[in-house]
Amino acid sequence: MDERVHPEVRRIADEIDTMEIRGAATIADAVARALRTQAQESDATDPEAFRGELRAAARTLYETRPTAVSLPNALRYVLRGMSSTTVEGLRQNVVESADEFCARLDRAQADLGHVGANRLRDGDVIMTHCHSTDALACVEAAVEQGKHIEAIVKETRPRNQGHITARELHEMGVPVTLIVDSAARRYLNDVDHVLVGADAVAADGSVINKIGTSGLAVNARDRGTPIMVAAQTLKLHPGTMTGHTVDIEMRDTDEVIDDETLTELGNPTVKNPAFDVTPPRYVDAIVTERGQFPPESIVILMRELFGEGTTEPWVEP
Ligand SMILES: O=P(O)(O)OC[C@H]1O[C@H](OP(=O)(O)O)[C@H](O)[C@@H]1O
Repeated sequence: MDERVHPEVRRIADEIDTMEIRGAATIADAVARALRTQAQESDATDPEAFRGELRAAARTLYETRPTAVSLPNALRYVLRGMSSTTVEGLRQNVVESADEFCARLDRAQADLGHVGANRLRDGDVIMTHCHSTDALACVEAAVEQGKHIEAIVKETRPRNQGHITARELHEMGVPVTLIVDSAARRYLNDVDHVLVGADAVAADGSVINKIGTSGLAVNARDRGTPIMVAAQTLKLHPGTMTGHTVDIEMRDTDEVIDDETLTELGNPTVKNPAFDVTPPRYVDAIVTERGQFPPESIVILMRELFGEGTTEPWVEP
């Protein structure tokens, strides 16, 4: 562990690792705030040491979870603001960039919500997978427009993030039916939209989201149910424009089964991938704060936002 990294930054990194802090947008917000803390608490005496500290903190945060691209995108946004030649100036740069980033994130989610809400009609039933603040922003905006929305919520094994979705929809006044993941196909006939979030969107329009999304999308396409992905532009993965693929996180098997049961079963191999890739042909629309896009055209928006590509957040451009 790098001694330059502030204990509060390490705590946030640990909480992202253990998923006490989770969800792509929430992780991005947390790491921006962590860099702010690192800058505010730094006792570096020269600009190079200060920059080194911030890069070390960014690396510690980056190494927690590999799939949600909002994490490196957030780090890059905050570090990119470091333009001063003095320590005090750099501190100010980081604090301002982090605050600006968090404010933009909130605004983007609200704007995205209005775009997504326009796709929902009064009386629609949605099916959700996992828990996505971007997806729920669409429902919230639709409810605020006076539309009656109902939801069929998949529990989303192994971590049951569907429970969070069920609670938050209930708080919005949306009637919820909770189902086990394997019942999804059975209920797709009753559904007007599948609505999910994203951890990353690739340049070809593929959507990387919680494991089970791709199977749900294939089933929904088979039934003719539209699939809507709510993903603010923070989820666009710049590296995929230059041929990189998105790492799929493999998590501990104890999320799936406890040691005692595993032994009783004769110690089978257990796999626990956290995400999967839904090809663009199974997605009807990617809803962002910049409007909705057919997945195949998302690369145009990516080029506009990122230019030709980006470096890792801790590498000087
Ligand atoms: O940014 P928002 O829309 O909140 O969440 C986006 C995605 O992040 C979550 O991942 P995890 O639960 O952190 O593994 C889910 O896959 C969800 O769809």
